[in-house]
Amino acid sequence: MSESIPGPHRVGVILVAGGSGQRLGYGMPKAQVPLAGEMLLAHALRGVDASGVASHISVAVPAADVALRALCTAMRLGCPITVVDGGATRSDSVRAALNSLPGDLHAVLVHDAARALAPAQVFHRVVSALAAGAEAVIPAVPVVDTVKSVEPTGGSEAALAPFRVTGTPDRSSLRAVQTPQGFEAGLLRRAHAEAAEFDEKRAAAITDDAMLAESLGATVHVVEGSDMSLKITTPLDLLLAEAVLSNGTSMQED
Ligand SMILES: Nc1ccn([C@@H]2O[C@H](COP(=O)(O)OP(=O)(O)OP(=O)(O)O)[C@@H](O)[C@H]2O)c(=O)n1
Ligand SMILES: C[C@](O)(CO)[C@H](O)COP(=O)(O)O
Repeated sequence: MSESIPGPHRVGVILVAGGSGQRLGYGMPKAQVPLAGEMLLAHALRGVDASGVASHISVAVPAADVALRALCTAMRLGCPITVVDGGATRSDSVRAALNSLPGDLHAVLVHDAARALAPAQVFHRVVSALAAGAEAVIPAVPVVDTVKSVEPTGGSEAALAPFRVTGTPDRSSLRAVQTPQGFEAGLLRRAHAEAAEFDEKRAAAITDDAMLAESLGATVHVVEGSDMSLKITTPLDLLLAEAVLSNGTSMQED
């Protein structure tokens, strides 16, 4: 780890790249999709490496994906890397990667390969908060839209619209959550050991790792995220990421 980055000395970074990319619709795993002439995973891995926070990286790729494994092996990184087969859900992929990390880590960061342009400064903010004593830290940005809770209509009302509004939460108390999410290593291991026992319905409701820490009663602290950490989910997101890269502004704070 670089001298200039405050933080625990042994930080493992999990990069989850095991998804299929259905919403992107390229007919190939999202991590393989070309972005500025390289696979998306290459950008994500370089971003993690450039942050300088990782003492070990573990990447979860789709099972039996030869191309992504070869990419990971070929990349010159500043720390050791392990590649594992991902699972059926994001959480399963995180757990597989977590199990492959060394046992002596102080902290573990979990990062989406799909957030391939996350700037180093966000990694530093997460690691700094962990070093200052936080047990769980997530980056987030304010919500720009007004958010409503809804419920399905039904019967004759369904002809009007599929949903009706049930409430409008106070936007100032809401945040859109990103990755990398950082955890004291033991906490993340306990959280995922518990999640491994969830039934299918409960497992399907897990959308990030902080939820698991919250369910163990941990306090999850929030640091500033970045617009650059957008999750490349749809074709429009990919277009935006291409534009960001061609503009030469990636990996920096906006
Ligand atoms: N079984 C899974 C599912 C998701 N992911 C990873 O979790 C991150 C967030 O998932 P998302 O962006 O939703 O990716 P996909 O699951 O590939 O997208 P989709 O739902 O459109 O198929 C991605 O980096 C993805 O590769 C994973 O490692 N293993
Ligand atoms: C972890 C995450 O990126 C935080 O915003 C997000 O919850 C992943 O969700 P997805 O549905 O698996 O893309």
